[in-house]
Amino acid sequence: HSNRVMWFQDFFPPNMCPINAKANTFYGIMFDAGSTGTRIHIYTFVQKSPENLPELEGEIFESVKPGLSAYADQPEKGAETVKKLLDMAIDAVPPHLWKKTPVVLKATAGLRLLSEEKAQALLLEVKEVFEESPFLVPEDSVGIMDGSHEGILAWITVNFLTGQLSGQNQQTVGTLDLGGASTQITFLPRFEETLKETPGDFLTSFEMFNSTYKLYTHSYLGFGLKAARLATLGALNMEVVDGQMFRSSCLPKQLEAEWHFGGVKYRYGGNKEGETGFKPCYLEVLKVVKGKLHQPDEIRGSSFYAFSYYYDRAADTNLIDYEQGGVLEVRDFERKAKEVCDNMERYNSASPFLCMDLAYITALLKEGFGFRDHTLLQLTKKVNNIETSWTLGATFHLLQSLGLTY
Ligand SMILES: Nc1nc2c(ncn2[C@@H]2O[C@H](COP(=O)(O)OP(=O)(O)O)[C@@H](O)[C@H]2O)c(=O)[nH]1
Ligand SMILES: [Ca+2]
Repeated sequence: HSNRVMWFQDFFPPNMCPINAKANTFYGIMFDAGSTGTRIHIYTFVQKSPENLPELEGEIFESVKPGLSAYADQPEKGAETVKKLLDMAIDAVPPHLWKKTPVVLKATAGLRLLSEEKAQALLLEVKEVFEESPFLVPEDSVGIMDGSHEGILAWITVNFLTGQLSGQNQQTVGTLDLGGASTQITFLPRFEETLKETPGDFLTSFEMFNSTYKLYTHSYLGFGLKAARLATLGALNMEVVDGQMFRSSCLPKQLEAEWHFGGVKYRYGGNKEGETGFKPCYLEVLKVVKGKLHQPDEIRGSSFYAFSYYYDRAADTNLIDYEQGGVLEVRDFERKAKEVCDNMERYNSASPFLCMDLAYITALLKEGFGFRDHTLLQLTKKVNNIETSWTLGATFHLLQSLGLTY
């Protein structure tokens, strides 16, 4: 049932002679058009000797908000934000390498949720920006990425950066990505039982470094943190009437405000008269996740790398250090959710959604994926100064497909 992806089997070919031994530095530019922002990752690789694999030397990273989907009705303005970021690459990459440096943009859940027509209009404008640049523009350089690739590529990034994809004794780690509009879970199943119990479209095989990995991966569209806010408020996938009010027990009682997401304006507020706090809030977010996600038994006992909004909310509430990250148990999110939700007035200066976000993360981990209270999560933003993002895995794929990895 599983589809076979063999992107990586030729990456870093062991015995190849470089065409030009002096030209040992090369670059790859990958844009992440996420639902909440657009980011550029400029990777530098160095081929130190012909018999060794190219090494990832560094990354230049910059981001802008909002994401492309906020420009659904002004595609040219959206492409303008991409152009600004691309100007950074002009400065970062030496001119004589511009023509050899590929540039690619992959959009994720924000564009998946737009109409085909609006998404294509945005991508077309971006393509024009690329074509006017001095960089190498491959075919399919601009598009919407498949959700399963998003998970696999992030898994590759994390396991590559932690050294699990080379050498003996590979002990790969599973990955959890929580975006604005979608969320991904990816791991390498260790038990035959897991493969049997898993729906076929949750399994993908691919080969890399002479190994075949059969991964469990799934992207849940509409289960990102910001989409979950709308779902909790009852506003997701609704024709929102202008000025319509959505209320929740996860918000401060007196709150009334407006929020723009995906080009739509929402009004939201607290339960003025009714209940507030962790208990009623948890029941609300539970409705969003309960019974909607596949729960692989195997993950209950294993630890995972978690990033993006898992990281951000843990850092916002001092569960981890903002720079260093850290290791948490699932129940730490629950403890913090209770603390914030039952004392919302004390957290007034933070985001009014802090209680809802923490309650949702708790519900997603426990009732969605089925993790245990004491499941360990390694919260990571960077490994060896490289961002933990699917973009590095995507860049490997890109360089491989272009045969640029001599
Ligand atoms: N560690 C890390 N996190 C990122 C990076 N880019 C975006 N994020 C996080 O991703 C989250 C936003 O998700 P986004 O990509 O906009 O939404 P998606 O389209 O649903 O995946 C936020 O928590 C960001 O901090 C990155 O390069 N590195
Ligand atoms: Ca993302």
